[in-house]
Amino acid sequence: MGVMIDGVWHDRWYDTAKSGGRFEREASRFRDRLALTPDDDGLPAVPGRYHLYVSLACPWAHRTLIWRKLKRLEDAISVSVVDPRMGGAGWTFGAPVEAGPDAPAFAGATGDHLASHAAMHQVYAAANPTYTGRVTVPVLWDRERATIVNNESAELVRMLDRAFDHLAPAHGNPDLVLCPDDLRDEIDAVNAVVYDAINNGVYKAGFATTQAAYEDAVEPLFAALDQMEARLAAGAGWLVGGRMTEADLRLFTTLIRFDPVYHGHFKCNRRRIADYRMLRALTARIAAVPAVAATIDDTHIRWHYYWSHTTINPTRVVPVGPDDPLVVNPAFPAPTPPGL
Ligand SMILES: N[C@@H](CCC(=O)N[C@@H](CS)C(=O)NCC(=O)O)C(=O)O
Repeated sequence: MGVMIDGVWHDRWYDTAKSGGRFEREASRFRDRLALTPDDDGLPAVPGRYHLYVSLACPWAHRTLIWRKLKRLEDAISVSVVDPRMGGAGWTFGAPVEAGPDAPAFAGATGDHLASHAAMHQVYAAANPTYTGRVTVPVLWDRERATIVNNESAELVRMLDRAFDHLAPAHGNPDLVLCPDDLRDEIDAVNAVVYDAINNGVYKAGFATTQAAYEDAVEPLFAALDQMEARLAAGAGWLVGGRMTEADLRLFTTLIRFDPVYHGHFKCNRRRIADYRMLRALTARIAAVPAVAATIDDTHIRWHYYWSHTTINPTRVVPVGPDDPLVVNPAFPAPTPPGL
């Protein structure tokens, strides 16, 4: 874990002292955009031009992997997967030095297909030699301009939802638009609650270094989960529009990590997702979609958090459970979402 200052990597943990023990997430720095249609003025959606850097452990990067699969962009956008164990060098493509001499890379980590860098901070330095800020995934890289297009997952998924659809059926999937125009305002409203209290709320609870900061995050987190539980019950099992949308998928990448990681490691332990009828059914139903199932890696998820955050778990011992937290609730069968 660390930060870049003027293009130089520094190994340091989040500084919560200046914010009363609170974790405050920095805004992403690369904010270019792909054209959503061929006549729009963004960067053109050209198959083979862009490359995604992701971690299979990361809920924000997981969003982009899900969109890449559901929107049939696997042949259009290549991917490199980092090792889930984040040590003093931040995200690396091979095993971190802390794993020991000659430790092999983690199964499922791919190396840097594009530039053979050893660490993600080198990707950021290649994009901007004087970069100052955090080195996060996901990153969408532009081969043609040799820089980062965007490193904000919320914006990336909106781009991937449309940008390649004019190339269907070779690339893109216009039959499955996850943020359709008529639902966008409602999706944005649900996302705002889910982002602050749930997606980022688990981090605010887990990275808090005072009791007050922790409780200030964990109480709104469970209030928002209750609110989403009620919304799902009223909405035929989906958050918006009675069908699977961006709102469900943005909630999903936190829910799938909740019982194995956030409940224990981040102390979000009032309840498990398995204890909520609707949230559990939503998690199981989305995880059962084959394109989504292919993006879930429970080992990367558990190893990343428990191994990397030594301020929380200094022994780096990674728990083995829970056993399958995703048993489908038989009272709520999982129909295939439309467009798949
Ligand atoms: N706002 C970003 C957040 C991405 C993010 O925080 N990713 C985490 C992994 S889960 C990361 O790379 N953290 C490294 C760090 O903060 O040093 C997004 O949604 O794309």
